[in-house]
Amino acid sequence: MSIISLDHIDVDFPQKKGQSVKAVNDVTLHVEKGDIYGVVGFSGAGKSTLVRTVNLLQKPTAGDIKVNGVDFVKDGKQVISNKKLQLERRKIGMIFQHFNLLNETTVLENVAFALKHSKLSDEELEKRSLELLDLVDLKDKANFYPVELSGGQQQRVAIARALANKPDILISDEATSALDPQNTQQILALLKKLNKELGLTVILITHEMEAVKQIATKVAVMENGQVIENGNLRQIFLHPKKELTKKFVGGSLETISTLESLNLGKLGENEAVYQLVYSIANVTKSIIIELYRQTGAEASMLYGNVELLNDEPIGTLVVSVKGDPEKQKQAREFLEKQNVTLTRLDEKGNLYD
Ligand SMILES: Nc1ncnc2c1ncn2[C@@H]1O[C@H](COP(=O)(O)OP(=O)(O)OP(=O)(O)O)[C@@H](O)[C@H]1O
Repeated sequence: MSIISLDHIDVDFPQKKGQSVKAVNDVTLHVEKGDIYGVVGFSGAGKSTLVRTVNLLQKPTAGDIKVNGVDFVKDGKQVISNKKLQLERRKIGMIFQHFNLLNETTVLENVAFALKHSKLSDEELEKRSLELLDLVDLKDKANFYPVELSGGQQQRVAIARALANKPDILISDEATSALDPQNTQQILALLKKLNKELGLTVILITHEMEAVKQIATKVAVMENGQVIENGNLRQIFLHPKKELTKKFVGGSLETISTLESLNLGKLGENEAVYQLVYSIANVTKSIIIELYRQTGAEASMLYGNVELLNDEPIGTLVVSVKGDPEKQKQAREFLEKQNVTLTRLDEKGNLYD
């Protein structure tokens, strides 16, 4: 059973003169317990609006929402009482780009604040808050003020606070977007650790595909309020269908900048450029050498890269294949039979049409 079920969600924002903006348009997304679900897309795609419906910080205009086995919304109508919703929300932690800490209080008090509704004694409250700070490796900073900490440390305090009520779900809304690469790494590693050790289900909203590649198990790509493609990260990475997905996940953004700088000029009919994306474990022979052996077509490498996709090495290779039209045809047939995702590109690295 899914821990989060969003079915046919619409979110309309009314505008002036009776018009409205459809920020989320008929989105269905199911998150399983233990997933780290990346939600990616450019700014304005509707990621935050969609994910804020999970705890009803944003009410949908239409659709069904069920979280942790409890119906929140049916046919666009809230079916959970506000009182019960308040309790259910405690099982859904949230962290944000700008940490949202209370700057006048210490790190310890920031964490304890999330437990103010509990009946813990002052002593127990301090003990529990210190345990939470220990979990994010910041016990020694308990009496510091947020401004005395680095951005990454402040985000860890925010994570400790978000975990105070032992949530099953953690929503991370661009939590690493304001951080430098090193702090980003630390936060991603921490989220992965919490997912593994506590069984925490994580929703990771981001426009940075790198973050998703590192820790997500599943990914949804959003554009214009819709999820245009979603599924297992590996599947989406190796076999992207939509153009935007190819741009986001297939290493194509780097390919494009490399090809642009190479300035190849218009390709003739005796030349074609291909991008090959593959799991290193599945491809043992050199594709370029085999291509030449079997078809006589010569390929030269324009770009090559190996990156880790949730710890699995994935290769991206861009080659230019030279040969007359008959050889080109044979080369294409050969490449299509390999265990690779083949995408034909134009001289600028965009999809060939
Ligand atoms: N409260 C609101 N009132 C009116 N329009 C809104 C409101 N909130 C969001 N929108 C619009 O809905 C669309 C989706 O916004 P949303 O913030 O969900 O996108 P996003 O993918 O999370 O992008 P970003 O990363 O920039 O936040 C945008 O066109 C935005 O302008």
